[in-house]
Amino acid sequence: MRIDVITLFPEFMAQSAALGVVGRAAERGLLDLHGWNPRDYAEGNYRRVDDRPFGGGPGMVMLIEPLRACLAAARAADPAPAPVIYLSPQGRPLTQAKVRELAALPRMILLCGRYEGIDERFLEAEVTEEISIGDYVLSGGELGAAVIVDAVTRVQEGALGDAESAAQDSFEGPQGLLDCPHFSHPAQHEWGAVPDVLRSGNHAAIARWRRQQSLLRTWLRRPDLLDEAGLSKADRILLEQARQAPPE
Ligand SMILES: Nc1nonc1C(=O)NCC1CCCCC1
Repeated sequence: MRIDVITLFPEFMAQSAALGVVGRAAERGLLDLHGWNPRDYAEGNYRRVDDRPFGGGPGMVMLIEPLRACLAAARAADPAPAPVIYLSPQGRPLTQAKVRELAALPRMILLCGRYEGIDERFLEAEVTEEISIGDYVLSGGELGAAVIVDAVTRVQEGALGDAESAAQDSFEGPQGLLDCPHFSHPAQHEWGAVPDVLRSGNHAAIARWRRQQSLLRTWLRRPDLLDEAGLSKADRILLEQARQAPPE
């Protein structure tokens, strides 16, 4: 997948995508990431990309024309059509379902604002959709862009080995449940022992235990995600048994 990021700090995007799963995916050609700096397309001696807001008030607003020229250059760099996604607190909340939707695209262009924002006329003319990574305000859209690059890359076919499969992650799977607890060595520790079932070698029992833990954890921590109506009869029984079980 090709991802173009329009940002005043392309070096930030390059660094955030150079590590771990995303870095390896990029090395293997699963991610083709490009940064575009509007300042490179700004006119005049000072290469202005921002100016004071009409109507007064604090801060600066990013100007239309440098962004317009920068976006045109990014678009022209590859024939694949691409939605322009603006990262902002005013956007629709990012979900794993949206990540999956974006990951299926051949290409997307991520637009990162700074200062107080971008001239509304540019947003109206060029932005396909706005996405928020959470109800808080950051200094720019780059962290949101990095979140999308990471989340979309790790679900690309082949990005994770079987051992790391994204399919077992939180919010994956038909009901979008939270992930189950994970344990590794040592089996015995002053902070507790690994649940016996995980050492039993009984793969059916292990899968059942993990599903039950995902159901219980989702019910306890994120009941808003638990559409009980959407649960199978087997899942409802598993959850009920877990709810009734005495605390360990
Ligand atoms: N929350 C968010 N989700 O995605 N982005 C977010 C953000 O807080 N972005 C910073 C603002 C800063 C002013 C310009 C527009 C982006």
